Amino acid sequence: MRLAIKSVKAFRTGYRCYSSVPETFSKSIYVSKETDIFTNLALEDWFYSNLDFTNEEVLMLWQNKPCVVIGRHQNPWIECNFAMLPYIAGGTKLARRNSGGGTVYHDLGNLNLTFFTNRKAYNRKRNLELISRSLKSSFKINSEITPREDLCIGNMKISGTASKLGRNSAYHHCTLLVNTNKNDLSLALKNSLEECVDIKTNASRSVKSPIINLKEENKDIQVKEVMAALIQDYKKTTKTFKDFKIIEDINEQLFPGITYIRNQYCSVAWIYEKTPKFQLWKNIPLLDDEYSVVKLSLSVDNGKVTNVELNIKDRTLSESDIGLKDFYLLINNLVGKPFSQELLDEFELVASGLKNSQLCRDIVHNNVL
Ligand SMILES: Nc1ncnc2c1ncn2[C@@H]1O[C@H](COP(=O)(O)OC(=O)CCCC[C@@H]2CCSS2)[C@@H](O)[C@H]1O
Repeated sequence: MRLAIKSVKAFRTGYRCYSSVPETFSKSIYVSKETDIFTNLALEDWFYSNLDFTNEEVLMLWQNKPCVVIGRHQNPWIECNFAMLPYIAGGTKLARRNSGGGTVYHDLGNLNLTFFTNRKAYNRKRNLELISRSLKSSFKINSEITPREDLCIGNMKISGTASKLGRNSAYHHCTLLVNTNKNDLSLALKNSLEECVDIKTNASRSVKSPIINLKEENKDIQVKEVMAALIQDYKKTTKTFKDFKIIEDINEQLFPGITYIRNQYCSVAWIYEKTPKFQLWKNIPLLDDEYSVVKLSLSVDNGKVTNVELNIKDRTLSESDIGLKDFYLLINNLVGKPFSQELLDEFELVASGLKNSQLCRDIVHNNVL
């Protein structure tokens, strides 16, 4: 039986596509030839929103050029080395996916698997067992599923998992490190923000783990062979299996509405403005008083600065406090601007200008304490 095509639900487009279903969508495995993260996320979303998994299961295999993929509820500035990304691996993209969970790094040495099922058949353990069995039988590699559903060799992670559950459909997607550049991975996931400021946020945080490539266990292994092994095992274990298809070209004719979905994934609104609100601050010691510090803090909501203020011992100093009028003129300048590396640099400049400054002397002198 073919998969029925529904309307595009992703990002609430209400777009309606096929009236009859092309042969293309009667397969069980799709291998995407595309290596652009935004197009692949759009394709994954398109499948999730448009195919009917009531009686069918689908596996999508995909790879990306260097990119960092954060979870739906994460803060990109905390999770990655955002100022350095353009210089890592010749340019590393930043993307936010639609599923929860932590941040991972992809390059062409990493394979992604998305298991689409109906909500009832959704089973992450079964999928991870399939991968683990496949690695064992084809490459003699022993791996184990941890309680948090990482796939590990010893205590080294080879696969991270996340998922999306809808009313009827669901997907479980995971990575598989075959031959990823580990230096690029660790540089890209380094948190540059926490090194210079303190942060308060409700955004979900990644769980850092030591990682290993399959290549380190079996030097002959390549992504292509891992794909072939997985396809074979999926075929054996999926009752409704019907062939696989390589998707060479992702276009509007085949996937109506996909350009719109991709544009959403690329948008500043999705990548940055969706970040849960956060506050960062710097503690600046006051002159001649080792016990007192001024706290310069900056609040960000919807990706934009909403407030900057100066606090001493839980008291907010305002523009009306003696000597602070000009200072507030300076910091209020930041309000309303999008949070960025440049803005952070500006904030740090203001903070370092405050240290040992006349303003600090005035604060002490004017008995603000
Ligand atoms: N590619 C890859 N594979 C496995 N583990 C990784 C990878 N990149 C980084 N890491 C390690 O995992 C933690 C984060 O672990 P954490 O458990 O916090 O997050 C995840 O695993 C999320 C997996 C998302 C999978 C999706 C599938 C398709 S699109 S992305 C990170 O700090 C590194 O230590």
